[in-house]
Amino acid sequence: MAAFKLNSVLRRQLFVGRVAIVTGGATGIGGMITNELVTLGCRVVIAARNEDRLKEFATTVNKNTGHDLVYPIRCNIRKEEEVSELMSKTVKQFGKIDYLVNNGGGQFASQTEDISAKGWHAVVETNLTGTFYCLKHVYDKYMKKHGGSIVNIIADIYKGFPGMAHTGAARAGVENLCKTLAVEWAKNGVRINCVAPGIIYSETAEANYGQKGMFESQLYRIPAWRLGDTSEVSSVVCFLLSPGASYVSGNTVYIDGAQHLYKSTYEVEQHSNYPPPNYPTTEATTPKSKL
Ligand SMILES: CCCCCCCCCCC/C=C/C(=O)SCCNC(=O)CCNC(=O)[C@H](O)C(C)(C)COP(=O)(O)OP(=O)(O)OC[C@H]1O[C@@H](n2cnc3c(N)ncnc32)[C@H](O)[C@@H]1OP(=O)(O)O
Ligand SMILES: NC(=O)C1=CN([C@@H]2O[C@H](COP(=O)(O)OP(=O)(O)OC[C@H]3O[C@@H](n4cnc5c(N)ncnc54)[C@H](OP(=O)(O)O)[C@@H]3O)[C@@H](O)[C@H]2O)C=CC1
Repeated sequence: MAAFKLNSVLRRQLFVGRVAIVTGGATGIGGMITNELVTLGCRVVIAARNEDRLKEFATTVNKNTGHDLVYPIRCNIRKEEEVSELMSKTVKQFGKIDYLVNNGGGQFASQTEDISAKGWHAVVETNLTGTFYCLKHVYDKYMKKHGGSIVNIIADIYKGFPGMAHTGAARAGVENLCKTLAVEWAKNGVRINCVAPGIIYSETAEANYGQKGMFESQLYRIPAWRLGDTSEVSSVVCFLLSPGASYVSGNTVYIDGAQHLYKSTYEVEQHSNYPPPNYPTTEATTPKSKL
């Protein structure tokens, strides 16, 4: 019992004196990461486009904890000058950036052939280029000299991402960038990892797909037979940021109830449009072509 008490005290102090930036840190997964970091004693700069939502979230957390630990800065990660300013303002305000969580991002569901050039660029610029800007500027403004720990939130891209090709390509780019930087920036004391959430319920995430119950309708594709909740992502993110993961870099952790090993969210309808096989087929085993 005494040992447990000590651990819980240590746990509360794990990130005392530390400073983190969480992009998209006022909603869904990012909001829970902010909450957990604050619980562990960290000061957190939250950055996103919707300034009212950032301010409201910061005010609520600061009121609940009785400490000014959350600080909102408006930033569209697609704009390099805003990202550069985010890093400079954080260093000016707090003197350091120990942790960066690249969580801000998203996409829309679409067959690849229906994605317009503008839609493709919006998703790739948000998820890949926006993440690159954050990495480049946190390194330039702080981590090159002082080291730090970074976690990128990507997505379940284990089997590609049928139905969301733009984000699949962008997140695969982030995962590869992570592997490169784990090597290039090791000499600067920077660790960098990715987490790949499966289907994680939050009101904002589900609203993006336009229909309540959309996430629940996917349960049969998940071996765990339930959705993930945001705290099941934030705990892994905090572990990867922490000294507990001091020898872990360049990795991806899937948080998906084993879905990446099972069914994707995409249905392939029955067809007979592939080149024919060399084994004998019957009419019963050959579906009619719809072409
Ligand atoms: C039908 C089957 C669905 C299965 C669903 C269940 C599967 C669950 C899988 C869960 C995996 C992942 C979950 C999540 O990531 S949850 C997080 C969700 N949150 C977000 O995505 C929020 C952030 N998203 C955005 O900001 C936008 O989606 C976007 C990345 C596109 C950026 O938008 P931005 O505001 O910057 O850009 P615009 O809105 O101006 O759009 C630019 C062009 O993009 C095209 N577009 C945008 N939205 C859509 C859409 N809903 N459908 C089609 N095309 C879209 C479009 O070309 C835009 O230009 P125009 O407006 O001029 O046409
Ligand atoms: N929930 C899920 O099932 C999964 C989520 N993910 C990923 O996890 C991350 C968090 O998603 P989740 O919390 O679920 O959903 P949310 O929609 O709640 O979060 C997305 C966040 O990203 C921010 N954001 C989007 N575009 C930008 C931008 N250009 N600049 C700065 N911030 C931006 C949004 O804030 P604002 O609009 O104010 O800019 C918002 O806070 C996203 O990258 C998402 O794609 C991946 C796989 C599954």
